[in-house]
Amino acid sequence: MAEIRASKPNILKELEKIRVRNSKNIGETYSYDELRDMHYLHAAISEALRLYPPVPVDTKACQNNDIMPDGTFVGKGWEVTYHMYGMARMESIWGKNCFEFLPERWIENGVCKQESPFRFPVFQAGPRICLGKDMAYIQMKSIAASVIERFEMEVESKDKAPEHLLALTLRMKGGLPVRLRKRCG
Ligand code: HEM
Repeated sequence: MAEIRASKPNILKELEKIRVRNSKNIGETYSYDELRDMHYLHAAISEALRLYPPVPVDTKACQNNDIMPDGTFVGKGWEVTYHMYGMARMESIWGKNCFEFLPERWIENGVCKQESPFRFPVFQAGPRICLGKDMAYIQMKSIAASVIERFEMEVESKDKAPEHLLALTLRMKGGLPVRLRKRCG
């Protein structure tokens, strides 16, 4: 399983900065602009999606004979499958630390950088890219921010990697039991 670095404190620090700057209380809903300012949280979510893409493989059918950018021929009617889960673990794409959970790889000058969808095809790439990508990020950030600020989470069996359950989407067998403790203050 990917090594999880101490990213939670960084997310908390960022949330606190935005909350204090805007005189908000813990538990208040964050606005769209506030969510957009959460660069570290955006990076942490992107890193989780990189390593555990909800759509881990996808198949396309070729309408006409074609040549891939690397010169590979694909014939009319052939199917080509691309593997987002595998691509996340390729040194040639993400470097030697490709197996590590490292939100910092997304951050440049304090800002979460836009990655090419062809390197990070978790939402697909090209003209048929996911139409709900931005909405998905807003929902994920909004939920993560409100839960992380209010509760401390401890994974029940930290020494055991969750088993994958491959369906149309990638899931965890048995879910991820966690213990929640209300944060004080
Ligand atoms: C983390 C969340 C999400 C992930 C990882 C994801 C991923 C994807 C992927 C891989 C595709 C391409 C499927 C294919 O053509 O083979 C896709 C397409 C699409 N997604 Fe998402 N999606 C997410 C959330 C959403 C949400 C929240 C919405 C709507 C509000 C949405 C709407 C769509 C639509 C309409 C398409 C079809 C686009 C087209 O074919 O032109 N997605 N998504």
